[in-house]
Amino acid sequence: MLRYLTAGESHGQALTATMEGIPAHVRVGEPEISAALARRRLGIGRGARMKFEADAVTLLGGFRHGETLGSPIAIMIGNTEWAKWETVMAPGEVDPATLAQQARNAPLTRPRPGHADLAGMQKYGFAESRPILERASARETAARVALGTVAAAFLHQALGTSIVSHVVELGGVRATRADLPHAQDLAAIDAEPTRCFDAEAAAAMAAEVEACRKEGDTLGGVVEVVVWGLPPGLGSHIQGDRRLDGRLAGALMGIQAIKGVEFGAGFELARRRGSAAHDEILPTTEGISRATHNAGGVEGGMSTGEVLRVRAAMKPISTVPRALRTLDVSTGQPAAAHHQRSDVCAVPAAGVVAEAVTALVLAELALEKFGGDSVAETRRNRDAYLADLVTRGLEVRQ
Ligand SMILES: Cc1cc2nc3c(=O)[nH]c(=O)nc-3n(C[C@H](O)[C@H](O)[C@H](O)COP(=O)(O)O)c2cc1C
Ligand SMILES: C=C(O[C@@H]1CC(C(=O)O)=C[C@@H](OP(=O)(O)O)[C@H]1O)C(=O)O
Repeated sequence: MLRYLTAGESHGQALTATMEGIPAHVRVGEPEISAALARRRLGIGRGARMKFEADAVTLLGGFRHGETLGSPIAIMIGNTEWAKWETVMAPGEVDPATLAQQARNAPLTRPRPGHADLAGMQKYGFAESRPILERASARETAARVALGTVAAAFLHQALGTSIVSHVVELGGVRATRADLPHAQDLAAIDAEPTRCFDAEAAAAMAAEVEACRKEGDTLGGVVEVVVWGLPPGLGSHIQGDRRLDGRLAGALMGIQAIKGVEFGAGFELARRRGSAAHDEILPTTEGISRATHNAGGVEGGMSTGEVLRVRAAMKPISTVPRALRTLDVSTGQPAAAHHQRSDVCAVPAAGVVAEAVTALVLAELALEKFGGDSVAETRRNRDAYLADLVTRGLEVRQ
């Protein structure tokens, strides 16, 4: 069983992430985690905070000499801006007079439409939104990216799996390039500010982000995660909560601001006839092949052994500079929603987070299928399973 938990506030001292169930001997450590966190900060549309703040990674448990021990993993991501927030976010009691001097502590009584502010204040009994937004903030996704780096390394070393993401739509501009990116394309995708694999569409997306910034507005978009090298049979048809598609959709929807998920041809499949929707099965001398790839690599809640392809739609950033209408909860009167600074769009970053949660779900399903307390044991079990498929003439040609 793989389980994980994150804790920490956006302007707190640090985020922490713990995970239990990752086998021993996964070769991964601080350099890989820091590199993944740096990727999450990149991308067009991010606000000022991404420039002056840094992620300081400390491995607190579960690693030794560059590999995992099989024991619970604990990772701390220190916030280099903590000194400025130490009083406002102090875990202990603070003298009210000292607190009153802190401009940063001005009560946030004008909740932002689209963010967690209002529902959080209603639910948790707060008169301002600071105690809500501190945890609702997608700063938390840094912790999931740290854990996802470990999960992705496990999948790669045990199963040969690689996970790639790219932006397929930004601010209404769609990528039209038909071929899917491979692991070797990831560096080029990361170097492109929109993280789009289609150069022509990328230029139009970038122009739309700049136009939006000038107009004081925000944008959303769609990211696609592509997984190569998955064996068939991860997940199961036998119970709704064991389905790969259900679990992955849940994890992707668990990312702040993600509002929709589709596999393969997705919602478009609902408009087609069955004869034009399903991927016909073709036997070849090198294994089973598919005539098309509409299912996105999942049938019956299980991986088919084809490329896994899933998309997540992100709504526009909620803190709109051209402030939206709200109420001031201290007066009950109409007001403009609070805004200090914000991202214009964070779709490229959301792709990196989507890769991470995909890795976490697939690592969990891989361990359910193959088990293993060490990478070698998981790999042996997977090799035996694939060898059996060959014996039965049921291997998949990807
Ligand atoms: C990587 C990333 C960065 C984000 N940056 C901002 C931001 O700067 N300002 C903002 O208001 N929302 C931002 N968001 C979105 C909020 O976290 C999100 O709108 C909020 O949690 C409410 O979304 P929900 O209704 O899906 O929970 C960001 C989301 C992600 C994934
Ligand atoms: C800090 C991060 O993202 C933050 C996510 C976020 C939100 O509301 O989700 C709001 C912004 O923070 P602030 O309101 O303090 O400017 C982003 O910068 C991060 O991704 O590391």
